[in-house]
Amino acid sequence: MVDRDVSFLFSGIHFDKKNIPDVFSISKGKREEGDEIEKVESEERMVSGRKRKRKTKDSERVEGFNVFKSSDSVPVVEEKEKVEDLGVRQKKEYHRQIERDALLRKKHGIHISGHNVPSPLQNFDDLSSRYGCTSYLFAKLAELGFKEPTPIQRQAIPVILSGRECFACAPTGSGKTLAFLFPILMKLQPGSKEGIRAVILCPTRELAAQTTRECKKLVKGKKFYVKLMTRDLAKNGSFQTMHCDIIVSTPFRLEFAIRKRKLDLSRVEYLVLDESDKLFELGYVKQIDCVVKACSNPSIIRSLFSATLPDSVEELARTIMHDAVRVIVGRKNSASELIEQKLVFAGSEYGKLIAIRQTFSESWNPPVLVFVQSIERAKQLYQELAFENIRVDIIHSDLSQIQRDNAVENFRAGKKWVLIATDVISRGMDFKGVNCVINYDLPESAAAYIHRIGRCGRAGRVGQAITFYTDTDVKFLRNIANVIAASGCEVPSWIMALPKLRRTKHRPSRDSISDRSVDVEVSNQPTMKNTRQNARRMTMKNE
Ligand SMILES: Nc1ncnc2c1ncn2[C@@H]1O[C@H](COP(=O)(O)OP(=O)(O)OP(=O)(O)O)[C@@H](O)[C@H]1O
Repeated sequence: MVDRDVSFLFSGIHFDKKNIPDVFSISKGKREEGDEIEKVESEERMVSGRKRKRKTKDSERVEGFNVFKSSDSVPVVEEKEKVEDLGVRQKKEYHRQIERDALLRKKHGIHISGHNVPSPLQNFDDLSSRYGCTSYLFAKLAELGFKEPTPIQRQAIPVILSGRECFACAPTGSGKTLAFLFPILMKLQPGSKEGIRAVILCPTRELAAQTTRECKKLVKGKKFYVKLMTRDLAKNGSFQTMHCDIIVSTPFRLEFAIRKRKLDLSRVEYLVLDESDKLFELGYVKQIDCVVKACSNPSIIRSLFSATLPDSVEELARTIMHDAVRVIVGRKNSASELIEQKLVFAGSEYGKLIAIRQTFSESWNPPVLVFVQSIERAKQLYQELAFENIRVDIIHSDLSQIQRDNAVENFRAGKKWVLIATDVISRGMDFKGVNCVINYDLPESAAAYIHRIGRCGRAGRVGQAITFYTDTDVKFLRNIANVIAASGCEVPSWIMALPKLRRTKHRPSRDSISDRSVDVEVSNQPTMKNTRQNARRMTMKNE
């Protein structure tokens, strides 16, 4: 828990010190692998309370009946239009609509809370019939080959279109990007000269670039200006004269532009925090606070999206968002069920090298993404695999932007079959054809695991996730094993019987990847016996 007032975030909201979630604790001065934080400042600014006023137009609030639900099962009617005041036919229709909504949500595993939640979309046609979606956007859906909305799109799009704030949690690869982009594009008119009207924050440059590309795809041919905040733009952009409707950025670059270049965000109508839990966790508090303050339009609609929503972030979101609707698809904090997951005991660091070679020789199914825990280890593994007959590349945050872009591009284009990566690309990246994710190093948390393996099994495709572990990791297996078991994959009972650990991040110091001094047994049938055997062997060799 942070021992100080953090009433800085989402201006005007004050937290009770007792309720401050530890997701806001900032690792002072620590440069987190996986992003561009050049300087994480530890000083958190207190923002003077500005009472937030919402001017949501009544016409935007709900379509059809003014029906709201305090939970999935308890329908209520908004005060101003009580059920009793409705005519008999209207009452019947109102109840029928409630039932239809509940059935549709149930069918798609959509769980909501918040009052007055708009009906989910039955299909994309609803966007035209209920919300008057402009024809060019509607045509784009067909062009992209999207026939049906995904569950998160079914519910989050109407929520945002109705002028409501939204915090949404849905599995990796389930179309969250379109769920927040589409309503924004529907609401903002192209060709406006009002300046920036939507801000999308992403934790990494790669994800910001990808989101910009997706957005540009949707508005292609229209006078919509979508900009990615590059380093150059942040430092030298002439923001006063620049045409820009939507800006996509990492928090650091946007904060820099606001502070140093007087970027005006006062007319912003939509603010999206994508991968919201990561944004909070990374120690972006100061930057996010600055952005939120700069987006001073009282009618702004803020949305939080992620595949993982820790209780602490959710509690915070509940406190800070205005009249927000919470949309959860499936089980909260769970892995995509399209991914076949397995744990492989590799004994030692060198055992992992044997195991990855074995995996490639036995079930070579490229493209494959391999995650390691640090830049150093990424380089070591690259050295080991680069000289084999595998087209392998590497990506981490110590590479230049051009090298990072090339690595992503070559992997996307199929020029490289294996991409060794740190967590810099573990969130949000949509490499369409990834068949297999290998966690060479155990992810530091269950959330990190969900996002890493979520690079495969996207948009309805199946995928495979293999996670290596050694004795060092055994104590930390349980949280990840819970995720695996919850998605219906097999986990040995002894792992499920391990004691539960409180939320601790696991990033142990590990032996060098290429240390060949230890012979180990590699097995995908982990047992306590071979764990102990290898531990004994390692001890003997080390003596
Ligand atoms: N309605 C749809 N029908 C078919 N494919 C879709 C639909 N909506 C989005 N997609 C595709 O699904 C893929 C995954 O979408 P997206 O990247 O938005 O997932 P996500 O939920 O944001 O994942 P993550 O949690 O990893 O960020 C993309 O390739 C996207 O084009």
